[in-house]
Amino acid sequence: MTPVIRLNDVSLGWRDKPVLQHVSGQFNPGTLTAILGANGAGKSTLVKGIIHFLKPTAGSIDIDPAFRKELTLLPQLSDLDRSFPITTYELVAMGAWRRIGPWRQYGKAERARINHALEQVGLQAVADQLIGNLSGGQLQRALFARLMVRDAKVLLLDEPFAAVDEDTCEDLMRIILGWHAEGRTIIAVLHDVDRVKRCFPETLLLARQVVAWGKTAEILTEENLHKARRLSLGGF
Ligand SMILES: Nc1ncnc2c1ncn2[C@@H]1O[C@H](COP(=O)(O)OP(=O)(O)OP(=O)(O)O)[C@@H](O)[C@H]1O
Repeated sequence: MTPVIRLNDVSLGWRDKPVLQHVSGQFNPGTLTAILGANGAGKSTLVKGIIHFLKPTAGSIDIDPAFRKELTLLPQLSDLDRSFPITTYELVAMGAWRRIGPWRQYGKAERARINHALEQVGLQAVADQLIGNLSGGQLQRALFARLMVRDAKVLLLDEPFAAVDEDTCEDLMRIILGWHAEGRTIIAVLHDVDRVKRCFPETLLLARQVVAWGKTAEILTEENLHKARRLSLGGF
């Protein structure tokens, strides 16, 4: 099977600070993978390497050309400028830009798609509110709705459950599982070992290097988790 993303002995870092060393492995089409590790393990750094925001200091990251335009990132909520003066509807509508461009009118089909996505995440009532007025959970729902409108085949979710209430976590997890059932390839950065065990068939356990990568049931052993914590000198 041709992988969607292949990591070939990749090292990544920030300026002269090495973060990840010798990461090799692949994400296959249709897989749902959690990237798990302690604070500072290099999870977000790896995501930034995959989206080509960061260039590897060694090794290479190959994206299957068939999926290159399909790679979409859900950024960390903390990376977003919430003072940006747009409404929930406008934020969600940005998901259609790749199809229609930022300046063209949204046709009937796109408007229906945007409204359907707002409905799916339960945000119709706040569609006209500025995003600065949304709670953390509502904003994350809006970003998920934007991903629905975007309709990409490969999704990179950086901490989708951070700063989000438990009800929202459950709703968002259902959406992720729905995307997985549709055959999309999903990679999510997570901290919660129990959620990974319950919901993610594959796991990449990181601690500035690969501790283990494979079927969650096989690799999330106490021994591997202990090793990941010891190498990172921290908890999840
Ligand atoms: N933009 C940046 N500039 C400089 N250093 C950075 C930057 N982003 C991350 N780092 C550093 O890279 C290291 C790994 O950070 P990274 O965010 O990848 O870890 P993480 O596993 O995602 O951690 P967390 O769970 O805390 O988000 C940390 O030491 C961090 O300080």
